[in-house]
Amino acid sequence: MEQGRQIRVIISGGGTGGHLFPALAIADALKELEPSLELLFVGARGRIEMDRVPKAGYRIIGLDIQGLQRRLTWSNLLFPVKLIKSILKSNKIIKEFRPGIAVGVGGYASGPLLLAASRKGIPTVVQEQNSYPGITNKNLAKKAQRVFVAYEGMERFFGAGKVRLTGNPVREGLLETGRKKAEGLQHFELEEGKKTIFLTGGSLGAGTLNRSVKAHLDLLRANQVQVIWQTGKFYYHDIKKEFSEKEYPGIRIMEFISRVDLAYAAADLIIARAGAGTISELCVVGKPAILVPSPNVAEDHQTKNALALAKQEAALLVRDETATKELIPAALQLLGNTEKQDMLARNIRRLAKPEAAREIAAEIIKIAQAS
Ligand SMILES: CC(=O)N[C@H]1[C@@H](OP(=O)(O)OP(=O)(O)OC[C@H]2O[C@@H](n3ccc(=O)[nH]c3=O)[C@H](O)[C@@H]2O)O[C@H](CO)[C@@H](O)[C@@H]1O
Repeated sequence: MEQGRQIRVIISGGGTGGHLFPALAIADALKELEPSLELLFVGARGRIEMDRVPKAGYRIIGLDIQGLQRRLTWSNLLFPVKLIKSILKSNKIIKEFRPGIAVGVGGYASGPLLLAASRKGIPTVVQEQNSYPGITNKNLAKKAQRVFVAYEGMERFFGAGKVRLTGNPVREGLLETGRKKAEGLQHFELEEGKKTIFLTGGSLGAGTLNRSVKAHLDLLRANQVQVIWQTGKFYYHDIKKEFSEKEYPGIRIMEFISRVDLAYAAADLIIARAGAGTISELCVVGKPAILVPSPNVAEDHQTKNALALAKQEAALLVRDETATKELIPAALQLLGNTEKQDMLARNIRRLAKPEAAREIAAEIIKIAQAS
């Protein structure tokens, strides 16, 4: 591309927060580096991106695409039809928008869109958040010019030449949580001077984490510990019915937290699933954390994510099967041990890659300009 021509970028993917939020961080960094750049998102209809991307101020087009279910279902029979329709629609999007590059962040929509782009000779890049790649990204990476990763050793999946170890992009607001504790406590109407736990089950919530809190609410109250409890949308209404915040004054029950930066800021300790995005954010936030990896994800990748930290004493790990009994007692014990808290915080901070979004954005711009 000649200098001076406007750069046009498509970012495609989503499905869960773990794919979407890195995509938004890349978008913000692209706009910061090159304000005149034209950006279009392509997502899957009915998924989280269709709601969140416009709220973040970007345009999105939805494909009628879904994942394959592990069981034999009617919707699986429709899969090939939907895939072909999505590729045709992707062709049309590319013809009309004329991107200089297409970026895939994982999730259903990135498949057809990047496939269509590379067939038209448009450069593509992939961002892989996990320590173990999904099938979509593994296939797309074959044609991609770069694969941006967050874990060492990813060359074994993608080949050495195109892998760049940048870390996962995190949203700008998460880079300065250290200065926002008072604002965080105020936002959630919590008291200063009391210990606060932020418990998050990832973008969808986690049944195990919810059961663990339920089993120990009285213990938390007896210890005067405050909890920002993100339940996830599947569990929220039942939990709200069962427990009142009046009965447990320091407990904030929430379906999804938009200002997750303020939740991290308010917390003395974070309990979380081990999704790749959450982990990258925890490193940047730099506070003591307990991880409970989900056993229900492909190739058990959350356990691998969590072990990568636990081995470096950068976070504690509690197994899903023992969490209901052990998690909250372990959290209370850690809250009473400042020395261990300091060690965990120091070690997790060393793993932070706060420049990831900007590094990826700069490389995307370079490739688009050269195309
Ligand atoms: C069950 C499942 O398939 N999980 C996968 C999914 O997790 P999930 O979608 O939960 O993704 P992550 O843990 O990576 O990230 C969650 C993201 O949602 C945000 N957030 C979460 C809760 C909230 O109330 N508000 C909020 O903004 C977090 O700040 C973070 O940015 O994608 C990850 C990245 O590919 C994978 O590693 C996970 O294994």
